[in-house]
Parts: sequence; structure tokens; C-alpha cells
Amino acid sequence: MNAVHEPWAVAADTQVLRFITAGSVDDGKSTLIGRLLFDSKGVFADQLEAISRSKYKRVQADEPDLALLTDGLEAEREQGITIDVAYRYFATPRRKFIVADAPGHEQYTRNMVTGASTAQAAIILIDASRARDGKLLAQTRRHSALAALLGIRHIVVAVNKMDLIDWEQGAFERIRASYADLAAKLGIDEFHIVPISALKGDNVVQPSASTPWYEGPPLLTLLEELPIADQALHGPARFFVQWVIRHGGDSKDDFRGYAGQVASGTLRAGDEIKVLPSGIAARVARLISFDRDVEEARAGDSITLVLDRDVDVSRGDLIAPADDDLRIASAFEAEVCWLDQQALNPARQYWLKQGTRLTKARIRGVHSRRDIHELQHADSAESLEMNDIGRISLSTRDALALDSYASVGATGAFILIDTATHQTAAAGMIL
Ligand SMILES: Nc1nc2c(ncn2[C@@H]2O[C@H](COP(=O)(O)OP(=O)(O)OP(=O)(O)O)[C@@H](O)[C@H]2O)c(=O)[nH]1
Repeated sequence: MNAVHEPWAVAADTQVLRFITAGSVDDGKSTLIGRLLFDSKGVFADQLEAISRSKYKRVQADEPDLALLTDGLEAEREQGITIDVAYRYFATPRRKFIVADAPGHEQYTRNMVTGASTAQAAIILIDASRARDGKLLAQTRRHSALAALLGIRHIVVAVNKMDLIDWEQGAFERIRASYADLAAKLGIDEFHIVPISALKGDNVVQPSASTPWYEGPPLLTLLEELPIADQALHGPARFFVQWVIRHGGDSKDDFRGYAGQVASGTLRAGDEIKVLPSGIAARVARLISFDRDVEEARAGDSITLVLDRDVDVSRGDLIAPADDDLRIASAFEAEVCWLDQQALNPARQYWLKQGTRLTKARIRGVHSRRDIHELQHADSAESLEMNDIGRISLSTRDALALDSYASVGATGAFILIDTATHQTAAAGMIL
């Protein structure tokens, strides 16, 4: 995949906003991201030249086809759909942006979930020419439901292709009213909505002369102004052990450390911790980053942790503050989004992966399935099919340390993997 070069020539302490784009096929996601990159000068001249020569070009000869900046793979160009999550980077003097370009095709809800798990904002694209009467597509409902479920803080609805409906204010207002209904059903308290043309550039980076009735800022200004609070940095400390590092055997300078990434919060040398699920207590003796000791490590840092005593710790164990009240259980309920073409099957065994912990799991019951049109929980579901969202109960071979997804995203989320096909079967959130 061709990476777009990172225009990181902005102050190092500039805030980063991670967002995803979601919409149906052809709503214009690729064009929009291309426009954001292009108009914010994130595009290098040689790439622009390559695009204007491309055989895949789909627009008029004198305009670059902005979708080609983001539709990376040859194969997907040939299919005309985006088939993988691609991360793009761009920056303005006010903020850096990382965008996961989550594809819109029905069967790729999986990728939206992947991209959404670390996003602070979601841009939900609506094609104005298809939603002119105010009727929203099932995809818009599903992606919005997922965004709400994944706890994405900011929802920005971009009503695209307004140029195709002559910037009709009435249509925009109908779409706004329908979205407000949907948001209320999903418990989304607040959303932003902007009338745009990704192709022409109206209200993307520059305000548009075609929308005198729109009082809000262009999309990029909105993205620059969304408040960012990094939940992971401020949450309780969570560290999944990825590797146990041991050398020296029984000699005096026997070394034993636990390598991994801090998933949430901050760990400091001297902290009283416990190892879960066993509950064994210890104190952090050292934190080693690459080859030197550090006093503290924060969410996102990769470190090796050394404890003050010899305790039994293995890969997949969770390290948390000693006084934290985590639930230890091998049976629990969760909300899942089913991602596999093979429907949920209680007779099958699944791998459950939570952080670096991998254990076998079975599905004991399906309590409800959300109807994608009503978005209410319909009772008496027997199974979940691809793209369904539902509530299930699970049991696992090993006990797990559980956080609710709403309180700690890093430990409250898990995936299920089909043990026979090795496909990711579902993304789950602990309730
Ligand atoms: N008139 C008009 N056409 C647009 C606009 N935005 C995108 N398009 C066109 O709509 C088509 C689809 O745009 P893409 O950006 O490829 O759509 P996408 O949502 O990324 O689609 P996939 O990559 O297939 O998921 C292309 O022909 C674009 O040129 C717009 O604002 N106005």
C-alpha cells in the first residue's frame, strides 16, 4: 500500500485527533479524505503527478481524482471498493490527524470496528443524493450504532454530494431531523452535521459560498476544535504481560522481567500492584524502556517491568493497582458485533482474546439481537449473523480480570476467534 508521507512539520506537542470515516460504498469517503489531505497541503507534489497519470482516474482530466490518494491497493481499485483499513496522517498548524479509512461495503463492518477501537471521533458520511427525502440507509444506522457502542465521543455527520442536489437546504434539514431521531435512539447526546461536497471542496477545508444558510464551520475546523480527552491516559493502570523475559538462571544476577505495553493509565516505580487473575501482590521495582530505567510509563509506552519479588507471572496476565476492584470471572455477559460470515454457533468453541490473554470460550446464550432498523433490543434471538449486534453470555476456560468497556476500553474489549477457521468471529464489549 502506498503510504502518504507524514507532514509532521508541526510542533511536537501538537495534539493528535484519531478519527474514522464510515459510510456506504460510494458515499465519497476516499474523496473526502483525499480532499482533507490535498487542501491541508498534506500531499506531496510527486504523488499528485502520479495520480494525474493514473489509468484508474475516474474524474475529469484537469482535476486530480482524490479518491486515488487513499484507495491504496490495485485490487481494490479494480473492484472499485476499499477492502482494508488504511491509516492516513495529515496535520494543520493546530492539530495532527490520524484517520482510519474504514470501508463501506456491507461485509466490512469488521474493519470499521478495528479502526474505531481507538478513535475519538467518527465522520459518518451520508450521500445527500441518496438520502434527499431524509431516509437514512441501514449502513448509516449500523455504523452509528457501532460508533455509539464503541464509545466514540464525537460524531460528525458529513452530508456529502450536496452539489448533486443543488445545495438544497430542505434536503439537508430532513437529513438532520432523521439523524437527530437516530441519535436519540442510540443515546448519542450530541452530534455535528455539515453540508459538504468532497469533490468540489465546499465546507471541507474552505467555507462554501453555496451554503449561506449553514452557520457552522467547515469540517476541518470542526475537527480542529473537538475537545480531546485521552481516556486511556487518565484511566486506571492496566498492563498485559506480553513476554516473560528471563536470563541468568539461578545465579545471583538472575533477571526476570515482563515486557508489554501499558494499555491504560500510568505505572510508576514503587507502585503496589497485583497480578491477575491470581491476585498475587507485589511492588514495581523497575520500569525499563529500551535500555534505560524510567520512573513512570504511560498508556501506549512499551516497557519491561520488574517486580520486587519472585512471583508466578505468565503471558496474558494483567497487572493492575493493588487496591483496584476488578471482577475476576469465567462467566460474564457482553455486547458483541458479529463479524464472521459463519453465524454464531453455541456448539462451536472460540478463542477469546483480551489484551494478550488468549483462552477458550463458549457462548452459553444469546439474549437479544438489536434490530438495525429500530435499534431496540429484540428478545429471543437464537443466533447472530454477520453484522448483527447482540447481547450474549460467555464462559471461558481461564478466569479473566474484567473491566466494563465503558470504564476501561483497553481491558473491557475482546475479540472472539473461530478455533476451526481462525477467522475473527466477533468484537465484544464487556458490560
Ligand atoms: N458530485 C459529487 N461526487 C462525489 C462527491 N464525493 C465523491 N463523489 C464521487 O462519488 C464516487 C465515489 O467516491 P469515493 O470517494 O470513491 O467513495 P467511497 O465512499 O470511498 O467508496 P469506496 O472506496 O468504494 O468505499 C466517485 O465517483 C467520486 O468522484 C461529491 O461531493 N460530489
